[in-house]
Amino acid sequence: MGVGRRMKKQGPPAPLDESKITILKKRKTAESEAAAKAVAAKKRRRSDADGEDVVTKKENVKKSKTNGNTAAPVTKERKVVQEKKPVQKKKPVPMDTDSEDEEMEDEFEDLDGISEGSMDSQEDIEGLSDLENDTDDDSVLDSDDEGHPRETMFSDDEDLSDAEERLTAANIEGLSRKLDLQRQAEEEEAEQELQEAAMQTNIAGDRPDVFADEQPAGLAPDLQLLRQRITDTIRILGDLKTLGQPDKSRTDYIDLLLNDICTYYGYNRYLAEKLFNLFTPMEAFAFFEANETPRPVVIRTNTLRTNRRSLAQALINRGVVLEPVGKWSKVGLQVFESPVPLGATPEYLAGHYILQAASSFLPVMALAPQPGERVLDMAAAPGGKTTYMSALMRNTGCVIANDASKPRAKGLIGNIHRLGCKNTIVTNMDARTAFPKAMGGFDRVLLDAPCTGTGVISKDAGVKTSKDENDFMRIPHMQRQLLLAAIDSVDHSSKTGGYVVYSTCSVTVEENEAVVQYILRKRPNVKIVDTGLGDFGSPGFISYMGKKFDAKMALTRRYFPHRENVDGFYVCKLKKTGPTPVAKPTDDTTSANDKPRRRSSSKASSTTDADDEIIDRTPIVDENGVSVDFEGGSFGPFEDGNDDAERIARSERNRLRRKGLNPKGVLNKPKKGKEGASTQTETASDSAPSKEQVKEKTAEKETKKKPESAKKSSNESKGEKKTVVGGTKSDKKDKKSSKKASK
Ligand SMILES: C[S@@+](CC[C@H](N)C(=O)[O-])C[C@H]1O[C@@H](n2cnc3c(N)ncnc32)[C@H](O)[C@@H]1O
Repeated sequence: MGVGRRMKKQGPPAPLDESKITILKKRKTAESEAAAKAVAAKKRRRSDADGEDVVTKKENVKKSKTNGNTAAPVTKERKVVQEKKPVQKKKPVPMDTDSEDEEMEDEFEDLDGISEGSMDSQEDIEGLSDLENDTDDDSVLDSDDEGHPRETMFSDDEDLSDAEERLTAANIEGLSRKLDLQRQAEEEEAEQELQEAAMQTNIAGDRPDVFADEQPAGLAPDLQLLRQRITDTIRILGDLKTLGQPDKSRTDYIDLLLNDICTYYGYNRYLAEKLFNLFTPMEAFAFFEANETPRPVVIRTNTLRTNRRSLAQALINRGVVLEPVGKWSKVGLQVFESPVPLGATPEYLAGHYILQAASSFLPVMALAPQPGERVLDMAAAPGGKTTYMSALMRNTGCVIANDASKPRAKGLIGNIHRLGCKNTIVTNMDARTAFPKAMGGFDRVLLDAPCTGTGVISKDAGVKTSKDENDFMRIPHMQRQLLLAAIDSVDHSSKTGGYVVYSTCSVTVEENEAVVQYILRKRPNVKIVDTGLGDFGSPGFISYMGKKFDAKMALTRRYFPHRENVDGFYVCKLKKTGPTPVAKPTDDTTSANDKPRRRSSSKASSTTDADDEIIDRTPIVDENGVSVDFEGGSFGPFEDGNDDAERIARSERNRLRRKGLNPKGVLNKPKKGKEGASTQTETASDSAPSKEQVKEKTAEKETKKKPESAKKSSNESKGEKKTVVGGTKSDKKDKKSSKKASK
């Protein structure tokens, strides 16, 4: 049965529905209460009826049935009991796999197909069929189970009439309580919907003056009023003509709204504006709201050690309430409730699972590493994705798991050991320079890039205040360098692969589409391909704030906390269609396995572009053999390495100004020593900003002599730098060179 489905392409992941958690919790409480009462009533009855002739009792019941008399009022639940099929063996481990749960069984079966030796034996298959009949417990709930009768209220080894008998006052009370709870949950949901609808459609007769209720300065803001004003302003922005004050413009309203968002949610103005600009005002509000609540807890089954069914059973035995994360994943389990810390169970310690956000599955699924391949995970710590890749490759082939941060690489090693990944080698290098120099010719490369983390604000609220303009210059620049290295490390002629997946847990365009666009421009030998992740999520932007991106950018996927209830994420899959452009002999960034087609030197030098790259302009053809024009078409003008330098310099000047320093005084200070030393960490094509790094260090030195406030922000920026890049050798080199420079 499962074979056909096993071959089926993985469908789009269904959104994780948190409303279900509330309903499930309430349902569980009601059911356990009812079940407890039923058991107590049963015990009482049994002791009363001791010695009584059971056959007579059943006959009596039958008689009363044929007479049309019933002992208890016929409720919906009672009908369910009457229709219930008898003779089902009670299983020690409770799993709800009602016949309507066929989908879930298929998932388990499918999973078994990919897990090592987990379900090969006939015994195991029989175990599965036993499971199919098991209706005793619903701790593992299929997402489709809503609205299905809960037959499992009663034990299965009883026949129809026994079940009927057990409709005592005790369990009827339990059942009606359950219904009440369900109704209450539905009412709450409806109420919430009404409120939302009112927000969208409330057309007040007058024009609310949101500017009137300014709060006195110096006082703590009244959060309720602030929230009200936020929703009012959003409503006004939805129909400015009718609701707006005649003397106020859209900009005035947006300005007020952004200030209120900053105060209410605690963002710095720069970040609030950046995030706000991604959405309509109404959706931006939903996004900011979603960042205030945690995402569902998800664990990934490590199929190198177990299978999902066994893991689910083991955890259910410990009292964990969980269900499969959705049809899109055969290894994910969403955890609703756990009486035990999930990071300390024996199953966790034995490496049967890893705590991993649902959206973190997606880049690996998009990369789809195959058994036997050579795969690179460029920025791998703490290893959630590395270990998933290793499992998909069934511990065959080779995964190079690299991370620039030594302490983080140690955590990565820990996870690799715990999860039993034997095909993985850990390296601790700056991926910008190490690859493909040290190693190249990979079948696939994953670059889960260091980022500003704007997709995971619910996990790290520090992002709200710590990320500023400077970060949005520095980090995208590093992402570009890393992605160039990723592409150059892939073997375009790989029989099975030739793919790069680029992902970030950030939602900003600068770190996502803009990085990919830059790469398309620098590397005409790559093209965007479908991620294979279906319709889940939203397409990447093809234009943003006046900038046009490649039309294929729509094939990249964006995920948002408020839309899919997962961490904000971006996934782009690239296919390398030809050899890496040849760099100058001094910039030997091409791998041995990726033999480039060099142009004649005279011609090459004439085509040298601003950052000294020699581009192999051999036409790249698409799958239909048609030459692809990377230069023209829908490509809008876009910044290159030099633009970066300019933007970074501008942001640096702004940063210094904010600290009360004169940028001219600081940045134009004559420097001794070799500035270029810091470029050791960068490719020749992207060396320009290294000067800025030197300047930054110099500026930081300057600020040490300045007042405390200036020192503080300087230290902050140092700290962030540490977090993002880690204590790499190249960092040390940078520090040395900047020391020299500032001397
Ligand atoms: C988003 S995290 C990676 C998470 C990881 N892929 C996972 O799923 O567990 C980014 C990582 O990039 C590392 N990193 C930062 N700069 C790097 C560089 N230049 N080269 C390699 N790794 C770097 C950071 O230390 C950090 O661990």
